Amino acid sequence: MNIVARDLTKIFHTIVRRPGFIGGLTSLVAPARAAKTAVDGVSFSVDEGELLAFLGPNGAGKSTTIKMLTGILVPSSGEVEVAGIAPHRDRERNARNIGAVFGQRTQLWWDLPARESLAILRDIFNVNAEDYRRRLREFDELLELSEFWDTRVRHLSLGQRVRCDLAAALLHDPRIVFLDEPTIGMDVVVKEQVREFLRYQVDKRGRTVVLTTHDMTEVDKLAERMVLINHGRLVFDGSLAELRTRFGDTWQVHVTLAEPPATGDVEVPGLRVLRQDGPRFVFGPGDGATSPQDALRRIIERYAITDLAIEENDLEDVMRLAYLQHRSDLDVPA
Ligand SMILES: Nc1ncnc2c1ncn2[C@@H]1O[C@H](COP(=O)(O)OP(=O)(O)OP(=O)(O)O)[C@@H](O)[C@H]1O
Repeated sequence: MNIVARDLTKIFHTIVRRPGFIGGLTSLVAPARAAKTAVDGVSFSVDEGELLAFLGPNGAGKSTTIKMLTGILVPSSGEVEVAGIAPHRDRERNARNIGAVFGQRTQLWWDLPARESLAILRDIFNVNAEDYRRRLREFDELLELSEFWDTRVRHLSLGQRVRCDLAAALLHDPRIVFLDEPTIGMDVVVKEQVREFLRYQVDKRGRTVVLTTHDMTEVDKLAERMVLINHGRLVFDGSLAELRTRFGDTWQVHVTLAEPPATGDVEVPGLRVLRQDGPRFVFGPGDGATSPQDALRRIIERYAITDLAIEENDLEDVMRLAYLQHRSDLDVPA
């Protein structure tokens, strides 16, 4: 097992500032403290050579978990092991085993050409000249870096910069790679190039990759397995097919209502409203409807419709269902 998290928990303690001038003064004298449990008893493991998608809605605790796995944050409780090392206890040894890319930040030197940053990292990680040349050639072939690697990092576009960051993260040949939203803000062509690069690193180089993303196409194309968290807790751990079976029946019904209620509140027994855009509604199976035909019958019993389409659930809808179900299990208000 390459990565193991057992009951991993992170609680942040923050000082809450009271509103207004008087509140501000009171906070100075008697600060009010709040505890936020960002990650709450999460357990999962990742095998060698596996690409795991680590998913969850905004604020679910993904980055906090990745930061514990990379040794940036110390867990409040629980255990974490990455290639046999507790990352926060042995940061230096851990750094040799892992590479990390945080899509929103860079580990390159802002004022240097990207290639000079890579040369500095080569020296830091003691990569020999032959390995350096060979790896740089491989990264260039897959990511077309030589087109822009003599440009200062501050002048690179986002897609160019992240591609250089990927090369920087893999320069010392780490067995494990953490990628926190690496393709955020990229155009479709560059996204595809980065995905192919990741596939290659897993299939041909045998690296273990943990990837967080909000892009479901990416998950569909790349991930063999996914771990879903919500409100810091584990919702699901398994394959895409298992996720669909467990959370998303394979259909949804799109209808346009002839006379949508002015309040916008539409309810059909046995169905769940997945999306709404003006008079257009997308229903998925709730507690009761057994098929799209059954769903349609239930809808037209209550509402007149002008348009209708039946569709298979896409991954995004399945995820939404998983989060909704988990939220109601936790009894968290919508
Ligand atoms: N340093 C911190 N101090 C206090 N609270 C924090 C801190 N870092 C994160 N949090 C809180 O912990 C929760 C989880 O945050 P985290 O960044 O891990 O979520 P995420 O799943 O990565 O979200 P996103 O998809 O938006 O990046 C959030 O409620 C966040 O506000």
